[in-house]
Amino acid sequence: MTVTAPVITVDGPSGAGKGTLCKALAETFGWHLLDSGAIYRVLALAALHHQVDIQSEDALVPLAAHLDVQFISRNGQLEVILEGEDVSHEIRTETVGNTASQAAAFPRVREALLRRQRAFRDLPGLIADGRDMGTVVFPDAPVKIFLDASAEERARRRMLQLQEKGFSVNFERLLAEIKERDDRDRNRAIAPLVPASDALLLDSTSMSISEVIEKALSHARDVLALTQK
Ligand SMILES: Nc1ncnc2c1ncn2[C@@H]1O[C@H](COP(=O)(O)OP(=O)(O)O)[C@@H](O)[C@H]1O
Ligand SMILES: Nc1ccn([C@@H]2O[C@H](COP(=O)(O)OP(=O)(O)O)[C@@H](O)[C@H]2O)c(=O)n1
Repeated sequence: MTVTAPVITVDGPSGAGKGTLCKALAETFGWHLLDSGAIYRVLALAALHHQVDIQSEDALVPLAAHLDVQFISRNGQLEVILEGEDVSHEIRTETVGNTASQAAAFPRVREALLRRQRAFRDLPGLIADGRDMGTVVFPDAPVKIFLDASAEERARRRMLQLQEKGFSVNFERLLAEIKERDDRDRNRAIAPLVPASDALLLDSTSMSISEVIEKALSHARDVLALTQK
């Protein structure tokens, strides 16, 4: 009998706290972690490096299909290597996030990255972070969480996070960029950012990180206990 690895999906807009929650879930369960946004960000960076037209689906598809990227987990941190170069820091700017969101709106680009994302599913289990993890990439996942927060709170969190990483940021511009990116992610024709019908909805606007983790863990444990009976 082949055993399929269970998946916990965490979807939501930028700055909702998905990465933070996914890291905690992966550590608690000892499961693998997929940061699908990092794949789209690496594609965006590769397009910028190679002067590939970000508006051209035809130009982006081969780049996505042959993306030379490695994810290495070192001391609890995700190292992202593009064509042999550590780009973990470089992919985190809002410019790269925005470019990623433009590339992510093309159906054939998403299709080219689908198999790569599904390959992360392995025993004992996977925590998958993104926009369409519960709806498209792992629709059969037993546990799905949709994490949200107000745009202002998400921009505030992102500003602090970017400042900690040494980037200089302007709050109003960041808020406008986040709203524009969310709008594009929510309204695109393919794999839009929407909660799966069977997802637990969590609004983290006035929740602490530990409250979010506690709620998500308790939900995941309840559902997994039922499905494993
Ligand atoms: N509930 C929360 N309250 C306050 N800050 C949070 C909360 N969740 C996450 N953060 C912080 O917000 C920033 C963005 O979180 P992150 O997990 O990277 O979001 P996402 O992956 O959804 O874009 C991080 O600096 C993180 O520490
Ligand atoms: N599963 C995913 C993950 C990311 N993306 C795209 O990639 C961009 C960057 O994703 P991210 O998860 O790194 O963004 P943040 O939440 O960290 O801001 C998003 O704005 C989406 O447009 C996607 O379309 N589907």
